[in-house]
Amino acid sequence: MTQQPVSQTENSPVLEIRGLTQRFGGLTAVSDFNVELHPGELVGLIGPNGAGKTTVFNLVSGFYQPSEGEIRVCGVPTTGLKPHKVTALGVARTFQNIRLWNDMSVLDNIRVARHGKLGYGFFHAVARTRTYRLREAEIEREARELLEIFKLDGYADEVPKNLPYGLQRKVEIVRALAEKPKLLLLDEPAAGLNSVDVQELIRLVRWIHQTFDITIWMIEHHMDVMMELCERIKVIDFGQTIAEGTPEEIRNHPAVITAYLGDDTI
Ligand SMILES: Nc1ncnc2c1ncn2[C@@H]1O[C@H](COP(=O)(O)OP(=O)(O)OP(=O)(O)O)[C@@H](O)[C@H]1O
Repeated sequence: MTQQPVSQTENSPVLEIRGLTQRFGGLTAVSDFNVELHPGELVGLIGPNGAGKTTVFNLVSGFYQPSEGEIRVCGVPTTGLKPHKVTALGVARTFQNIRLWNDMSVLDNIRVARHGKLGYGFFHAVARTRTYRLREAEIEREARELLEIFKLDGYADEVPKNLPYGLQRKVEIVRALAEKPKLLLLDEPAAGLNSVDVQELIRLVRWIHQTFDITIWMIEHHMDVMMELCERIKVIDFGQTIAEGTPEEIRNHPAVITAYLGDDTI
């Protein structure tokens, strides 16, 4: 049967996950996970180490194919889609361990991300047609504009590895935004940051959320970051959802307190 196009209304979910389960051999890393994210939401996903959080992000972004369940991005089922196809549907992400091209300049990292969105055919690239030159100029202009907006234009020609860690994180977030996502997945963006940079990150994520028309889903161990930023938080432990609610509800939830007992990250 052919897939029918899905009509999207303004408040249709950007992401729907139903019954998502992921097994690695005998280990069930994610079990019957469900969530709906709507346009403009800023939602958190927390849980102790090894709870299955990054596995959920890997499933949503197409790095893994689920053992069971369904994921829809803007109404489109993503089962069987490769990561670049999921990106094309509007999902961009950052990684726990920053993933930037360290042999390329900051500007080129952003340009590569824009290429994915504003590409041109193989023929145009090889023949260096007028279309190619116009697109290249547009990509460069947009990349420089983004760097300027994020006050990174002074680092355009640097390679990321020469930047302070906090700025590398920022470049990675800007790289993800260059893909013009509808849904931005941030996987532990505060990991490895000092307390000053963590405060800067909170301001940055809040500003992005207010300024860009996107939904943000964030994993983070720094509870102050989650408490300050998220409208609601989902908590998993051993792959199972154990709680969901506002930051205040989560902070006082008995199952969450029990899950984190002995874990000094909350
Ligand atoms: N590709 C894989 N193959 C086998 N096991 C995996 C794989 N990816 C994750 N796991 C296992 O699945 C479980 C969940 O891992 P995951 O990385 O999703 O947890 P997490 O909640 O993101 O943890 P952390 O907060 O430490 O990053 C862990 O037991 C992990 O070892």
